[in-house]
Amino acid sequence: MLEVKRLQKVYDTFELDCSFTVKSGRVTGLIGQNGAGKSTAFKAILGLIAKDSGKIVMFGKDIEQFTNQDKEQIGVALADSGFSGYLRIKDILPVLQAMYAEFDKEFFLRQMKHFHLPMDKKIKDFSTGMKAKLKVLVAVSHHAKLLILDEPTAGLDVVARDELLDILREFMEEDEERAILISSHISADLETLCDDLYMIDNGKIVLHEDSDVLLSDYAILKLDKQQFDTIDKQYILRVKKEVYGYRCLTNQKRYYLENYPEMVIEKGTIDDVILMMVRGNEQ
Ligand SMILES: Nc1ncnc2c1ncn2[C@@H]1O[C@H](COP(=O)(O)OP(=O)(O)OP(=O)(O)O)[C@@H](O)[C@H]1O
Repeated sequence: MLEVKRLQKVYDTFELDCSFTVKSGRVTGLIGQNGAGKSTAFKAILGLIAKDSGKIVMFGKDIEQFTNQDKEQIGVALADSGFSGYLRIKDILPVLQAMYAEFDKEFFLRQMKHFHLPMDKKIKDFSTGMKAKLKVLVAVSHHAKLLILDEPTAGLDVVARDELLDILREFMEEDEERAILISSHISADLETLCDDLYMIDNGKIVLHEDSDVLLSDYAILKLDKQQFDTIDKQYILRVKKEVYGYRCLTNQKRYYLENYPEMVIEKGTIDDVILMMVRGNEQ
């Protein structure tokens, strides 16, 4: 559904150079710390900033050839976008109807009611959670094929985050051809939603893995010096020196559980994996 190949964008001290794929029927997450390049990648995909090089193919077509009709197939919520705070939902409704041929007014109004979003209150007086839900509900209200959501869960409490993820799950359940590209710097926000995860660090993709594989096969080994010296290191991806010895990241948890039952092997969280990929050393 979306293929990003060697997308490059250079700012003074920052260089984005990434490739990734969003498949139809799947939710793909881009996880990275502040400043890793997530928003830059999203803006370049949407043509909001000029890329230096690379190829972006969406729905089988180069985005440089995109028509307004093609653009209507995308639902977008960006980190620094939103409606003017002086507008009310009742003011933006006609704008949305004019913008999207497929805008589903009944669905949108139902959702406003369901999430208690008032039609005649200025958006500037909405809470962070209300603004976030409004942005995502706008993105899902015109039968898009692909959603591109940059940090939609930023600043939300657990309940608001869960409600927002439910909107996205529903969007996916309605049509198995749909797809979502979503970013966050908090991996826990995405691990229950995403099928595929890409980790981005300093403009580069450092890891791509199926979320189930990440949760089932990756682990952290905590080894003293003697264990570290003798262990088979063929499935060790990263190593970090610690006070007690070495912390190692593997993507073959079972191999070490079976062959080294005496060792401390912890189920790594996605944050552990990111930290090791970014701060650990290669073998
Ligand atoms: N217009 C710009 N001019 C110069 N540098 C920029 C510009 N936009 C972004 N950058 C730089 O590019 C890098 C990546 O920024 P980007 O906003 O893409 O990161 P991010 O992963 O979205 O971070 P965050 O989670 O904080 O939103 C940063 O070092 C940022 O300072």
